[in-house]
Amino acid sequence: MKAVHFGAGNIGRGFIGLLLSQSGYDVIFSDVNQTLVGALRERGEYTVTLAGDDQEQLHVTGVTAIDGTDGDAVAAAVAEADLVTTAVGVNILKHIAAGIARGIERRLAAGAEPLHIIACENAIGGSSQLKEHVYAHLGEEAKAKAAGIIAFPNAAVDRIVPIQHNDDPLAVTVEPFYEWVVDASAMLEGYKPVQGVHYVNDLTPYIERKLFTVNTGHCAAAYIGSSRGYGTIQQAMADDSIVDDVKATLNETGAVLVGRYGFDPDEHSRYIAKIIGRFRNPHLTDEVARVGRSPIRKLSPNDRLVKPALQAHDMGIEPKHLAKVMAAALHFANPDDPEAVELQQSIIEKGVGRTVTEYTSIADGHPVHRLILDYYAGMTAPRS
Ligand SMILES: NC(=O)c1ccc[n+]([C@@H]2O[C@H](COP(=O)([O-])OP(=O)(O)OC[C@H]3O[C@@H](n4cnc5c(N)ncnc54)[C@H](O)[C@@H]3O)[C@@H](O)[C@H]2O)c1
Ligand SMILES: O=P(O)(O)OC[C@@H](O)[C@@H](O)[C@H](O)[C@H](O)CO
Repeated sequence: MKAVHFGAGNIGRGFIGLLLSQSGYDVIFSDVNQTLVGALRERGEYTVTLAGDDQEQLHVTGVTAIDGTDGDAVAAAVAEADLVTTAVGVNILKHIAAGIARGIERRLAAGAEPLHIIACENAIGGSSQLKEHVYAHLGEEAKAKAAGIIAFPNAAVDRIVPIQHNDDPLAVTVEPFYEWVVDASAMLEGYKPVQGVHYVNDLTPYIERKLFTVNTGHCAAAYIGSSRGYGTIQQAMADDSIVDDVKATLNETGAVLVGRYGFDPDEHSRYIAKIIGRFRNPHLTDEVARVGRSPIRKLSPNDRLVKPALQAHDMGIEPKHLAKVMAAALHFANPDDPEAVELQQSIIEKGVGRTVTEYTSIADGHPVHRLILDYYAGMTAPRS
């Protein structure tokens, strides 16, 4: 069995490629990073280290790579794949869509074997977004033929994998915990399960619980940590006042999640406690620059801050701590992060009020808009 996985980065090698390989797939990574592509082709294997007390090592074999900028190679790989997955970043999905569409056209011409295409990104409806991008490259006839044969099940993926600073470009250290949940209702009949994947008929509670707990809490630690001058999540989480902020933020999203999906409150509290323990993992060094990356994406209406804040407001809960995290995100100034640069420029040119409205879609005068501005005014810019 062959799997094509787009993105040989941290989650690609440290999580998705690992599980696919353990499930018996030969994994072909597609990436635009020529160092990674060259090393994967040359060596055909790499090592994943689990960041626990015993530093267990897992050897991933039977892997190779293609150059993601080589459209023919990408189309040929997709045409022959038994499974396609991605972990490139949700904003990159549009850039891989043309190659996937060409691969689908080749499959359809050759007799149309069924195919699942699963985006493993931190977003609600990642695979659905990818499908839209792919379909934009297909004609009406191909789209009609693809219906019922090419499926795009949505997924939620959870494993903390920091930016790697190893001499070996393929070595990757990951936290031991993982969770990969896939929407079974969108899988084609007779699908072969991937080992370690949890298939569920309603993904929404799973993706929202993950995004609005793991990722909301993570960016709370990153943005508030950054505003206090901390460089890593581990440093930020050693500051009790930041832990209090993270917990209070997760109590707001927790009230929303328990209210909307009927999660058991005690079980949800244990879920939060476990996540806070994961953020503190002493065997990892996770930079606030990574966890806070792309603040425009993180402040967008369907993401980890705005969506639960507005849901909380609608339920009569004042989302004070979510607003505080958003205010800290507006102070997140990283010259190496194009979205942070754009956000800071917008604040300078248009003011913070208009910037909030433009990027979050929260109207001027809305109580949550006012809360964000109040916190922003009371916060100092991060120490350099
Ligand atoms: N790192 C984590 O802890 C983690 C956990 C869960 C989910 N995620 C999600 O997984 C995705 C990837 O995150 P990451 O941390 O692995 O990032 P990363 O930057 O380490 O990996 C992304 C990879 O995609 C490659 N890429 C970029 N453009 C490409 C293209 N056009 N074609 C093929 N490859 C391309 C990059 O070269 C890079 O190797 C993101 O959506 C992220 O939110 C990350
Ligand atoms: O990948 P992002 O930028 O959406 O979010 C940064 C981190 O919160 C994220 O990568 C987590 O480490 C991960 O989602 C844990 O499962």
